Amino acid sequence: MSRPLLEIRDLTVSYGGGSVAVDHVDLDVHDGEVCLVLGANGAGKTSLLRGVGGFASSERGRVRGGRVLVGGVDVTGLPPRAMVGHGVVLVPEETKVFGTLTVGENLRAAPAKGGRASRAALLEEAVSLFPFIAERMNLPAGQLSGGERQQLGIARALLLSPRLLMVDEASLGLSPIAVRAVFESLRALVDSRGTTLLIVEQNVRAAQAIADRAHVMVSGSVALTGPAREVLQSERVRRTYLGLEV
Ligand SMILES: Nc1ncnc2c1ncn2[C@@H]1O[C@H](COP(=O)(O)OP(=O)(O)OP(=O)(O)O)[C@@H](O)[C@H]1O
Repeated sequence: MSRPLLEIRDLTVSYGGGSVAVDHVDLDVHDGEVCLVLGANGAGKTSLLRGVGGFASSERGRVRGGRVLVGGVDVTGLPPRAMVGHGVVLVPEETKVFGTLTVGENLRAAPAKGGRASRAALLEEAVSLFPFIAERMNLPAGQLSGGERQQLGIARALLLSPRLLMVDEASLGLSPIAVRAVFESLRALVDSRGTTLLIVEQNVRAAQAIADRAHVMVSGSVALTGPAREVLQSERVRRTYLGLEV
């Protein structure tokens, strides 16, 4: 098998107070794959994505050990802006928007890859993948719900044309119909552009429709990993995350 697009090796992440959020994690993500990271609150899922995609200055977290490679290049500990240059974009759990600007203005103000022509094409593609955005282009972004903001965050991330898109909680705060629409958009993104996805998602039912591999985090470690269908069929996962009788 070819070398993974993303190689996480023995990664340890901790915060200011010294608490270890990610504890010696190994994880591979292959080109074109949709990888799902599951786990209870506080298991370390967000910290894992930050450990790869870079920490915002307010987060006080750091990579304390291990390595992150993208396309074989060591990118360990780089800030978000530098990660974009390596094709890695993180959509954090709470997308920040300019509330008084419209959705369209937010998109036009966002950084994009390449020149003006490239931006226009990327914007058109993002809008076509997320029809919700097209419907709300003239609405002030401050009026969007948390879930809708997240979709704007994903559309904005697409302007950077990522090879690896990481999304922290794409479905939080969305209605079941909107959740289905978001996952259909993400599937379309993978199918049309071959974008690789690493997603943290609590809505396992929705995510299982698109995930190829799944990793379950417990207390900072990856406790279970494998093909999504197998992991999501496991007794422990069904009981804990799907609330199903086994
Ligand atoms: N900015 C921060 N400063 C200090 N500790 C933090 C910070 N962010 C997370 N932590 C701690 O790191 C550990 C892992 O948190 P993390 O948010 O990565 O887990 P999670 O699995 O994403 O949880 P959730 O599903 O609730 O978002 C927790 O103990 C949490 O309290």
